[in-house]
Amino acid sequence: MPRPVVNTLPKPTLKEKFAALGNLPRFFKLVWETNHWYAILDAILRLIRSAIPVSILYIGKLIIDEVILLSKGLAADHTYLWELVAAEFALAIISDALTRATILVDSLLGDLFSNYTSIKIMEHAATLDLDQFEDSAFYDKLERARQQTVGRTILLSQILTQVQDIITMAFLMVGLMAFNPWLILLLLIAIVPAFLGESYFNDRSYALTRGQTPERRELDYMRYLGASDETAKEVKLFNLSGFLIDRFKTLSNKFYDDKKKLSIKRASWGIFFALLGSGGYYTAYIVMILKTVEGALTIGTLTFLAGSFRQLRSLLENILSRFTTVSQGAIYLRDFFEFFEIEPKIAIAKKPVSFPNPIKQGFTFENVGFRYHNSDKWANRHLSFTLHACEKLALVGENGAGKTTLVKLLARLYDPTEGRILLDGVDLREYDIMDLRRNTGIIFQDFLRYQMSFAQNIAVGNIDEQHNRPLIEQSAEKSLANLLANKLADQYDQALGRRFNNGVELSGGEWQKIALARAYMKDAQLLILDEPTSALDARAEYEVFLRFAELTKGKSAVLISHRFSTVRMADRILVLDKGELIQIGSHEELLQQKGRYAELFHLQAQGYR
Ligand SMILES: Nc1ncnc2c1ncn2[C@@H]1O[C@H](COP(=O)(O)OP(=O)(O)OP(=O)(O)O)[C@@H](O)[C@H]1O
Repeated sequence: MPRPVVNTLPKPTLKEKFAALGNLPRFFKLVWETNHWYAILDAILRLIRSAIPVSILYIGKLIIDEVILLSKGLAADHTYLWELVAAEFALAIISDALTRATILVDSLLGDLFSNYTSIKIMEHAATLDLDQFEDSAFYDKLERARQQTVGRTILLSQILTQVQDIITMAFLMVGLMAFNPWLILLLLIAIVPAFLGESYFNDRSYALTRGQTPERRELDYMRYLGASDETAKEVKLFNLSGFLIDRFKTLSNKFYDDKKKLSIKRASWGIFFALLGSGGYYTAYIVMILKTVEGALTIGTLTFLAGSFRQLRSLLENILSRFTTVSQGAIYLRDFFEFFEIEPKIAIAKKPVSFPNPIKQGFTFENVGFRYHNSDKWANRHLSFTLHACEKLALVGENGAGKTTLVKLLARLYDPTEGRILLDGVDLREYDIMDLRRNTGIIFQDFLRYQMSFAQNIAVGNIDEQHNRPLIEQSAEKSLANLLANKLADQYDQALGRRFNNGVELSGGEWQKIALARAYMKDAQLLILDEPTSALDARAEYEVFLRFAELTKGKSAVLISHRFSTVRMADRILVLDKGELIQIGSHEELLQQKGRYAELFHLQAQGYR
């Protein structure tokens, strides 16, 4: 859902930025967890590197002073001079080596860090509820957290470089202050306006990027729709490419325009601030030259001071502008950590009741109502009925009547908004959700077609048994998918889907047989099949159901189907209308009642006459 963009968003103030720095300790903890050794090595390398610039400058000063003495014939021999040159040369080589080493450690640590945090995001996402994934604000957070995996690597080296530069600056300042403390003041005057300017523009660009998150997701989606194997067929047939490209252009042009305006402003101000900086530097330089001419400073000292001043200026500039980037990064980090603070809403039973095996009474809905969090409409309301142990119940109703929602409640993908669901007299929320999941085999109409092997596509139904080939093959037999496997070149190891090399694409019905096999991977007490045979041909459907009745003996099952040939095999049929139960009974009973069921049944039967 597009939300108001850009300028309406609050921009972080300087105070907020300092506050965001509070995220850094958590960030360092993450770095530390990623790899202790690289973290330590990085710190040591940078500490040594911080002392090098001032040392080189100082040796340079000594060299120049010595050269002057020698040229005036005031020094005895050249030994000291060459020692100094050798020392500077050695420092230069060490500095280069350390720089390379730091880049190496940074990039290794950065890569590990990015993997580590990506895994953490996936792990945390796995604990969250379906409901939360359907919330666009949540999605924005997830997206920002995900973007951080790359951004954080850069932030990591930025923060470390910042610390290193601050130490380098301290060394240089000590040198400068020893000669003339006023120069430091001049330096600050030259730098502070640039810092404030940088800070302002970084705020704007953060607000811009943050405000555009929903549109960026749409942009990515357009890119995906426009160029993906899964979408190519429809895009071609409906001739959608022009439509998608137009939308992409509109969005991307808007991003471009917003960014361009900001970049031009930033560049213009940048020129002014650079002017101030150079002004400050040259004022200081003139002061130093005058003092040298007066004889108060040696030429070596002049080069040392001018060098220190120049380096300090660029260091300070970098530190200050990096401060904004770092604190900006720290604000992004807040998004990252906020994502980890999202707690699943589905309550976890503290002292779970042990799951009945076998189920004795069944599942009882007591005045159950459910409303999706982003909707005012009740998807299910006033549902009261019992799914008896070992009963096969079919759900019937028009599109949007609430059938899928009902089974999602049964599987605790959501908890009821009102009322409760009992299993053998105990609220479902009292059981361990993992026990419930283990005891439920469920296949939705929009099941996933994994771009993996045939066997893996079945194994996902019970991933703990992914190496149990006999179980996978038995499950395939139950759903008739085995006949298909036998026709494939690599049989159960055949890669499916076109995304990767040598993958084979299957028909809708063939995929459905595979999905159905997933339900048989578990020895579940409750099977839920949401339109399991909609894509099967008449013979396959008949055979699947003959088996289904046999295979689900002693188990409870819920079937959603629009086909009455399927529905009538159920023990009882529950008819839903606008989320409410309007009829429940066996096929014969419902036909006799001449209500909605009979009406729908005859409507479909007419079509076959
Ligand atoms: N994730 C969701 N967020 C908000 N509303 C939803 C969501 N999923 C379904 N709905 C709404 O809840 C109502 C019931 O949907 P549900 O999917 O349960 O219907 P259904 O009977 O299974 O339909 P169909 O026969 O088309 O599969 C519909 O009005 C639908 O718009």
